[in-house]
Amino acid sequence: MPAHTTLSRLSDAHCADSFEPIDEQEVYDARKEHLVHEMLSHLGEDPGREGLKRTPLRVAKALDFLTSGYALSAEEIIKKALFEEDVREMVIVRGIEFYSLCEHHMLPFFGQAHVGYLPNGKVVGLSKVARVVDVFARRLQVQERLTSQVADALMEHLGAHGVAVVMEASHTCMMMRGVQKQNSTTISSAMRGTFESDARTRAEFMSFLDR
Ligand SMILES: Nc1nc2c(ncn2[C@@H]2O[C@H](COP(=O)(O)OP(=O)(O)OP(=O)(O)O)[C@@H](O)[C@H]2O)c(=O)[nH]1
Ligand SMILES: [Zn+2]
Repeated sequence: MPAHTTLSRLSDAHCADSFEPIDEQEVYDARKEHLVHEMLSHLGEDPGREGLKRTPLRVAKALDFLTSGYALSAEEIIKKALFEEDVREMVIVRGIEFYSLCEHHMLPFFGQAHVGYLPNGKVVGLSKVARVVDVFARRLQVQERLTSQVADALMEHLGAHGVAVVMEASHTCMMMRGVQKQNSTTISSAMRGTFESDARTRAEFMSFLDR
């Protein structure tokens, strides 16, 4: 997260429009705010009108949150909550909601992730599975890469026999613009280890998702 910055940094932004933050104390990330201010102008808006005055600041904060996954490490998250347990059966965390941004339009796509793994002497704290989904969702993404990254991170750091990830999402870039299809959803999957090599394991995982 960028620290609060001083007004002097505003001069670095090389922007033709004048950007006057309402309150120096409120400057959060001068460069980002400046860019949003300029974009508002280019959209034909008046960035100085009451409702938009704090919008550059709000957008800068929102974008930082929505891309906060870049600064997080799945390994760190998983390592903190790995427990030795002699469990051999499949563990599934399903219906993990996620929000991401498509890298083509920077518009949201959102839906649910279903994650399964086959423990190999260790189990992970369940909340960490959902946190790992967020680590990769809070970035600019395509759904297929997001799905693979979650599977690869869990496979690598859990030391599991196998990992399965299925994600189902609605893409607002297909809904609000472009082809404008409101009801299509996209399903992507990534199978690793036993889930990839053994059809019965894969089928068992899928059967739990149907319930
Ligand atoms: N495979 C994949 N495609 C995505 C994802 N998010 C958005 N897209 C697609 O990326 C494609 C970009 O295609 P382009 O032709 O370059 O962009 P565009 O002109 O805006 O395309 P339209 O959306 O068809 O108007 C579109 O088909 C989007 O639907 C994703 O997560 N995975
Ligand atoms: Zn898109």
